[in-house]
Amino acid sequence: MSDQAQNLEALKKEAALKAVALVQSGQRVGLGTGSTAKYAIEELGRKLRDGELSGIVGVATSNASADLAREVGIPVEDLDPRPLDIAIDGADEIAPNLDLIKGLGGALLREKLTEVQARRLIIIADHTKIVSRLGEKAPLPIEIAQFGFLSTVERLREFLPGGRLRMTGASNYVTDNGNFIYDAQLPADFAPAELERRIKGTLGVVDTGLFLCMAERAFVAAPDGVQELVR
Ligand SMILES: O=C(CO)[C@H](O)[C@H](O)COP(=O)(O)O
Repeated sequence: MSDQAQNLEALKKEAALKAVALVQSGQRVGLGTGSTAKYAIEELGRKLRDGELSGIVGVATSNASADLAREVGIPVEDLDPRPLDIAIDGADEIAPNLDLIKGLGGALLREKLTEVQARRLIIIADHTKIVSRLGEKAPLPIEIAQFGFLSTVERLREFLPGGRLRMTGASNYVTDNGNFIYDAQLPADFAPAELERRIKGTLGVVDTGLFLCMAERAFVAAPDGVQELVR
């Protein structure tokens, strides 16, 4: 790993530790997905093992995070209608008002289902995820049903041209829910809530990686320290 990549990993971990410091014993915690969320899950496990926390239950946003949580000793339960006290997750883009793009790791649907039930959604990231407008750097992942996916993609391309179906090698990428993902290019100027409504109203779409008005705060690590952004 290059020095630069190593530094970025250290920053991601720093942000994760700040977020985990907010977790209290007895809480039900939404466990995010991705390389930054992984540090939070590992730290939660460490705190449980070292007796700094007790009685934590994790609700995982992907099979990978559930596996990791069990490995580090966090009891994992399925999502049910009870609220979660807190959820900690990474993001692909963070706008100034803490609206987010998520889902480059493919877990957007379970992330949204879980995090919408969290009293507090805490985002952890390194400084490269900060943007002045959503879509500046990352595509917007849109989860779509496999059945009729080419028709769904065509419907999406009518107002979001230039995107592409996510691939793993020669095959379509398949989410934990058995769906595909269309990575859309966002226009330079758009109203997020209106776009979200339009995409969700498109036949074949399951959900989008737009997480609007959901995050309470973000810990964003940069070389000169961790910044805490509050919505
Ligand atoms: O939304 C996600 C997965 O669906 C991740 O939170 C997002 O992709 C950030 O991942 P990383 O911390 O690895 O950059």
